[in-house]
Amino acid sequence: MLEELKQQVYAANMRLPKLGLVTFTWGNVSGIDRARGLFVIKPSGVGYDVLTPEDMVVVDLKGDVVEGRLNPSSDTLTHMVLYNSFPHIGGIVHAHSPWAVSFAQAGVDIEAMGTTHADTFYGDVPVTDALTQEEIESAYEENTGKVIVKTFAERGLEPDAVPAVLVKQHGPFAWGPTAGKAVETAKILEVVAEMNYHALQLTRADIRVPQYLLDKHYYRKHGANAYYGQKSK
Ligand SMILES: O=C(CO)[C@@H](O)[C@@H](O)COP(=O)(O)O
Repeated sequence: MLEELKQQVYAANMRLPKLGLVTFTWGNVSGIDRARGLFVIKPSGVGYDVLTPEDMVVVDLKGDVVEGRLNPSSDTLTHMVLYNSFPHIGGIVHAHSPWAVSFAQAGVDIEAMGTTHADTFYGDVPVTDALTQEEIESAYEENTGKVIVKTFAERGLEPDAVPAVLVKQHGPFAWGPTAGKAVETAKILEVVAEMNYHALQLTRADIRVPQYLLDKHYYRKHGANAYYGQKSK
């Protein structure tokens, strides 16, 4: 079942080490088949050097494994909450990529400071509240998803416009229309986090981009009037 999606999710997972987004097994990618209500995710703790497409695990939107001989990622229920709450997304990445994790650990948003950021994220990438002790000691992974959803609701953020988040004291989750696109977003997030870190060393001024530059760069690539790249005339 879902052989093509398994191949896509496997290929997307294999890009994490190639793009320098993952150390050891500190990350995972999933992709969803919305028509079937099933998603495919990396198995937990399996090294990238031995991972195969057949190792991918199929999970339903209640979080139950429906196919696969291995345990799914320990973050599966976080992916499940995001798929249930953000109905447009088709793929999710979680990786302990060091620059994005640094902002998550510091509890600092990745502010929109330039056009590199505005090309992908329509505004700051938010950091969530820390999970409470009770949230951690009960349904931890599910509560991780819920704190992401709460952050987007409280800040009035659209998951399509800001396709990533930093879970405080933990790390980034990024998403997109497919697993492959989510990996690209995770890499962009990592690069932007590193750039922001360096910019913050150079000045204490407020160096957020003005709204009109954010608009210009985001809408060059998104929406009905996008004109970036080889659009047909
Ligand atoms: O967050 C963590 C560890 O802190 C996990 O995301 C990471 O180790 C990946 O776990 P899985 O191998 O996907 O179970």
